[in-house]
Amino acid sequence: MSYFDTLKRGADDMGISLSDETVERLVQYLGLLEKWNKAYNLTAIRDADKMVSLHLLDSLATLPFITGKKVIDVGTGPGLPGMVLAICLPEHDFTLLDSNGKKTRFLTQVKMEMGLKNVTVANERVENHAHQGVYDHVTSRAFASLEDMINWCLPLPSASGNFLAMKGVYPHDELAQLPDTVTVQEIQPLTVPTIDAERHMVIMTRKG
Ligand SMILES: C[S@@+](CC[C@H](N)C(=O)[O-])C[C@H]1O[C@@H](n2cnc3c(N)ncnc32)[C@H](O)[C@@H]1O
Repeated sequence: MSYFDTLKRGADDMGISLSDETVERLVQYLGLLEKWNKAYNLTAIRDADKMVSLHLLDSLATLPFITGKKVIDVGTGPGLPGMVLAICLPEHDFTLLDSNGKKTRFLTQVKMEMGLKNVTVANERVENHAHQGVYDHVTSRAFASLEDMINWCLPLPSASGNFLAMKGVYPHDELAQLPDTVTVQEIQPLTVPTIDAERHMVIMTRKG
């Protein structure tokens, strides 16, 4: 099956309907990720087939949780899930933040080549990010423990914003370590059709 068909069918199986144009743009991003990964080692997954299932479709699982317009993806690496979401939601603003310059250079290249006006790339540690209290969603995947994420990102969401942390197995231990500055709203199991492993979305809001 082509990358286009795998993506389209995988998204359909998750109840996510993507236009052909969006799927084509995701395939374009996949091509850039595969190309740049050879020189820059952006992700340990080198095979494009595996990138589709383990990176792109997994990132798409975040899409139904994005209701607000302004999103920051912290520790985005090569844009997972942030760049995938930005391609799917061109009317939303995405800040893709990572402290690793190699990864943010790649993101800047993708933004330029794909003409993504809704993407801002930030090369800094998230603890130093100056735009506080403005984001509807703070997303992360494979970034840090929930405790570290909250301690580093607490000021970032707006008063009505939330944290969306993607995790593998149900994070019992990490939840026990969470500071009392946040409330856990929900922990939703996710089904990614091409991944035979547990996935969860932890949704948290700041107290007060
Ligand atoms: C394991 S990678 C995950 C990348 C991507 N989210 C994914 O799912 O493939 C974690 C990323 O977080 C970044 N990172 C770690 N601590 C950070 C911090 N304090 N501020 C910004 N980025 C950070 C690293 O540079 C790395 O790219």
